[in-house]
Amino acid sequence: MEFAAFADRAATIEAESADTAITECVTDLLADAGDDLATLARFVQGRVFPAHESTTLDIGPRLCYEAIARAAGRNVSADDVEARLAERGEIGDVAASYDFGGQRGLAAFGGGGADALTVAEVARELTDLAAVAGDGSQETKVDVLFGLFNRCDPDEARYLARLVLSEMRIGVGDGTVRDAVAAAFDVPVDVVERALQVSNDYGYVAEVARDEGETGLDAIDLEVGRPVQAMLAQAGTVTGALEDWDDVAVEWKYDGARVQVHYDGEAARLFSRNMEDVTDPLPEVVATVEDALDVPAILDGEVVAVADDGAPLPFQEVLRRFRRKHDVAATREDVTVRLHLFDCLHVDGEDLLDASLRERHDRLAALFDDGVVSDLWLSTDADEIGEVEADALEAGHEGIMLKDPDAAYTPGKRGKNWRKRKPDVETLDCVVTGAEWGEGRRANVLGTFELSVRTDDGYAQVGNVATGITDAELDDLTARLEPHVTAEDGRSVAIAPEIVFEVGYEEIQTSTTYDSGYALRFPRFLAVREDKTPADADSLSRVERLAENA
Ligand SMILES: Nc1ncnc2c1ncn2[C@@H]1O[C@H](COP(=O)(O)OP(=O)(O)OP(=O)(O)O)[C@@H](O)[C@H]1O
Repeated sequence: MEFAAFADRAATIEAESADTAITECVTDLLADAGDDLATLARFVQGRVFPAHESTTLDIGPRLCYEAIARAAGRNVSADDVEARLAERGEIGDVAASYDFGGQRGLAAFGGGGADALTVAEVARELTDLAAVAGDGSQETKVDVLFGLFNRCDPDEARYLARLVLSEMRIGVGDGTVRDAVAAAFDVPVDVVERALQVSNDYGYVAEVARDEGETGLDAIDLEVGRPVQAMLAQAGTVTGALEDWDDVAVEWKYDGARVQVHYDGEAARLFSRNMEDVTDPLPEVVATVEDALDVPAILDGEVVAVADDGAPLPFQEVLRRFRRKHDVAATREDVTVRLHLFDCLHVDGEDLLDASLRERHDRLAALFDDGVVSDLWLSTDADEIGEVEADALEAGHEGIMLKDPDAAYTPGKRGKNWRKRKPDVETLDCVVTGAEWGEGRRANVLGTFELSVRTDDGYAQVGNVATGITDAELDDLTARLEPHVTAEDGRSVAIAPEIVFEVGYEEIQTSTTYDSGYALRFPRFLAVREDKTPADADSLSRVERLAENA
């Protein structure tokens, strides 16, 4: 296909606003693509390479402006192109505003002709350009781009400029191409979707759909060495997870960098979340994996930088490692990293994407000795989950992940099956107005504390807190509060306002349970506000405001 024909189709697609019309245009384009099918399935999304490849053109905006300026003629400079961009706001418009056709000489007459750019040629030139490295590579890239722009008519220039700067923006997303492949080659959408998830290559999937149909697509499996998109998380709450699932799988949420481990039976390769190969910067992670594994596997986890005492460091530290590809030894001296694996996509020839998290985690745990695989707790109890969270925070980690233990692994999806617990947006300073003695071994310490806020004429309860308090803190709080007990009723005691707790919570709901008319959901003890007296605690009117603004 001539590149002009692609530009024409892209312009038509861009002019459409309805999703269905866009999908129809892409469907037609793919159906007519012939030998260019794989390339076109990528070009419409502004991709030159398969999504699983980290190859980039490495063309910065300035380099593109220079190429456009040279193609536009002697009187135009890269600064002029930049100035025009400031006016028009979009590089495609800018590229289309110059008359490159005049530079083409006789070959341009009548359009098309021997010198007409083809889609295949653009793909080939850009692939070669991506491979250029070393001294003088920037000039070579400008030369190649100039050569392409020089042969463009305005529409071709518009879409070439957008393609090289990864700014295609014609309204075609991943879902559009998926639906278009299904429609163009008469295969079920969910089969295309699965093939895309495991191969992470729209071009390849389009070709298989056309040439081998549903059977061919079904046969596409994960491949060790070919990274897939990471499964992602939504923000969520403990209460929401407990409502939605029979059991909640709870894990610590590590604050590091995501890595996908591919072990082929001999050597491990590591990929970052954007598919970059980060094997070289992480030799000790490679060693951990290669020492432990003896069968091929694809695993998912987080690499965390740690201090000498093992405490986690901010995630920027591990990213420093990723950046220092060429001087690993030096970085290794100042940043130690640890691998925490939490998922398993493939083991020894078997794809596990459709298996439940329970099974995937069991398979993962069977591959390693203790310490590398992240613990997973199954719980149905908010307090128990609160304890896991308190421990995670105590150990210096970010919080917790809540996962549906029965859910499959869905690459690239930010669905409801993985939820990161929202950090407490606000905290409340509440007065302790009562408590309960513990049971059994804990009968001598106060365990659950009644939380109240100030009202015009006293205090009104908003909840009870039992989570997030260490044993040492419980002993201390008991010693401090016992002298202020004013009444006892079984295990319950009333306590004169004396101590202020800072508490986190997931949300504030209206409730008939407490006299305030509100209830904190999932309250968690953070600290004693030693600097506050009950008179400084939060008021019921603040609780009302927070509940309204939620
Ligand atoms: N146990 C775990 N399970 C899954 N992901 C975890 C776990 N521990 C840490 N993570 C990390 O948490 C990320 C999800 O959390 P979060 O959404 O805050 O990450 P982000 O990269 O900052 O943002 P986003 O994914 O929203 O773009 C995962 O991509 C992963 O890198």
